[in-house]
Amino acid sequence: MTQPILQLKGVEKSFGSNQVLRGVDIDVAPGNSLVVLGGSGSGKSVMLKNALGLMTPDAGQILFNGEDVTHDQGREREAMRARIGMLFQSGALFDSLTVWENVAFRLLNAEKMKRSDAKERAIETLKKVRLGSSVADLYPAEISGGMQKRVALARAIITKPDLIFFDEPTTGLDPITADAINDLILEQVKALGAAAVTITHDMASARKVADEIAMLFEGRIIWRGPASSIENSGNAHVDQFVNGRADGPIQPAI
Ligand SMILES: Nc1ncnc2c1ncn2[C@@H]1O[C@H](COP(=O)(O)OP(=O)(O)OP(=O)(O)O)[C@@H](O)[C@H]1O
Repeated sequence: MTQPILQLKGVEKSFGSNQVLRGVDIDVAPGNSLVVLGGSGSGKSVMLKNALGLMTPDAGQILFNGEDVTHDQGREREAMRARIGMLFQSGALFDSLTVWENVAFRLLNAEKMKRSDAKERAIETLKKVRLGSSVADLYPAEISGGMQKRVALARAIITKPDLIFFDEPTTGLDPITADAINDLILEQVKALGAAAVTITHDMASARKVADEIAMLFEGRIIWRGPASSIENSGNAHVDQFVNGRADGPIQPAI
């Protein structure tokens, strides 16, 4: 078996008495696209933050290319981050920076690249997500939501990462723009040969971008399989989610 690029082993995380992750086991092979489904509040973002090292698990391990990075800090943590791209929910661009400064953020700050070189790389990367150089000097507030997602995608791919996390990449977009963003994500992830982990509750996105789908429920991965088998999972939780039914084993988050 190929060595997974990312592995979560028995990851647990609680906030006070709220046990959010209760032993998450999941792995992602290099170049593979995994989508993690889960209801609102099921802990998808918490799982992602633990995987990225933005939160430390209470128990369990995070392995990156087979190495235990659970408690890495400083330089070691930075070395892992340099290999990882991230597209946060809502794009999360810095309002006070221009589009190109957002895209080149890592190059300017972590890699201390010369501004003129970084700008050139940012403009090249913007082209990959079909944005012309005319947007480079605009501020995020001056461009549409769909364009902001493309800028966020450019920022996630500029360092040519081996692994990219996508947190609800199509939230807040109309279905047509969402589909175009999914197309771009697929195209760019394939071009890099990167692995992708996407968390979403949008089934249309999941079907489109996933090689494999996993379902997070009550703090554990309760089902995992090829994207093509999602309609015939034989799992009541997955079925309810795929068909968007309010009644079933998963309670609506209201
Ligand atoms: N920093 C934190 N401190 C305390 N509780 C937290 C923190 N982060 C998340 N939680 C709790 O963890 C639970 C899971 O939240 P999380 O954001 O991971 O859900 P999610 O599956 O991503 O939901 P959604 O799909 O709605 O974004 C929630 O009950 C939330 O209140």
